[in-house]
Amino acid sequence: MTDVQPKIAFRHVSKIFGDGPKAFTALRDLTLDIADGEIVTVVGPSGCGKSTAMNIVAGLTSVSTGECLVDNTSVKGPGPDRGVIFQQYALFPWLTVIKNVEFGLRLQGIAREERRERAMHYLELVGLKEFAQAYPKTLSGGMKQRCAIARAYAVNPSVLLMDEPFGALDALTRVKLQDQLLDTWSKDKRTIMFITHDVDEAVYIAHRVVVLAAKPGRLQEIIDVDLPFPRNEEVRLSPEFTEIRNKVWRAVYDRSAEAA
Ligand SMILES: Nc1ncnc2c1ncn2[C@@H]1O[C@H](COP(=O)(O)OP(=O)(O)OP(=O)(O)O)[C@@H](O)[C@H]1O
Repeated sequence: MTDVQPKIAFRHVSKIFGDGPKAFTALRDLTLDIADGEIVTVVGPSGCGKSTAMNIVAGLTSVSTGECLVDNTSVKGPGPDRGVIFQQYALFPWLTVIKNVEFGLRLQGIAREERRERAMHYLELVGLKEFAQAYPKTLSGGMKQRCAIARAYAVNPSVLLMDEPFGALDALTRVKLQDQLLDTWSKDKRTIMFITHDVDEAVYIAHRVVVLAAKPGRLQEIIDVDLPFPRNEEVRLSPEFTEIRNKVWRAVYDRSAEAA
């Protein structure tokens, strides 16, 4: 097998906030490769450095030592090749759904007609075409987050960074959005790094689950999710799913008990 260049590479990445006696190691010596088109979920106890790791890929936080590479290029700041989706929908309330999706395209100087076309394409992909002219306040939480996903996709990043994107939603909506995300991904395969506190969610959507440990934040274990795609209810209820979920659960919670 040939060595394929990873899409995202953490090379001995450490992050220390502050200095002197107040210095705090949020992440210690993280080495991890994420392949092109792969979905990797990141779980771990509160404060283990999940958001720090993601912000480093996004270019929002610098590394203290080591290096983070995207497409073999050292990350120096944010860029259009990486789209970020946070828990808060961050839609502009004064713009319609389609104008929200078009926003990044407008910043890129893309002409009106192409903007419309691309925005509609991604709204269709997330099942929101009928709501193109609606304002965010008229949408449910799940629809808002689908709109945020369409907006992130529209500017065509090759990497999607998602920090607890479904964290504020009820359990049923979450499950639906997980299916929706996988459906969108299957039609248009981007590399996804997805942070969650929900172990079931972490297993259901991922090729691999990265478990971080806290104090200091570091890699604890990487668990392969050897379940077939497309994922569906049958997969979710299978004994294989339960087995992997239990494995992730143990990796996360044995450690948090130790750290507490
Ligand atoms: N700008 C900062 N200055 C100082 N400390 C910080 C800063 N950002 C994060 N930290 C600390 O670094 C540690 C890791 O934070 P991070 O947000 O990455 O953890 P997390 O795993 O995403 O946590 P959670 O699950 O609670 O969101 C935490 O203890 C946090 O308080």
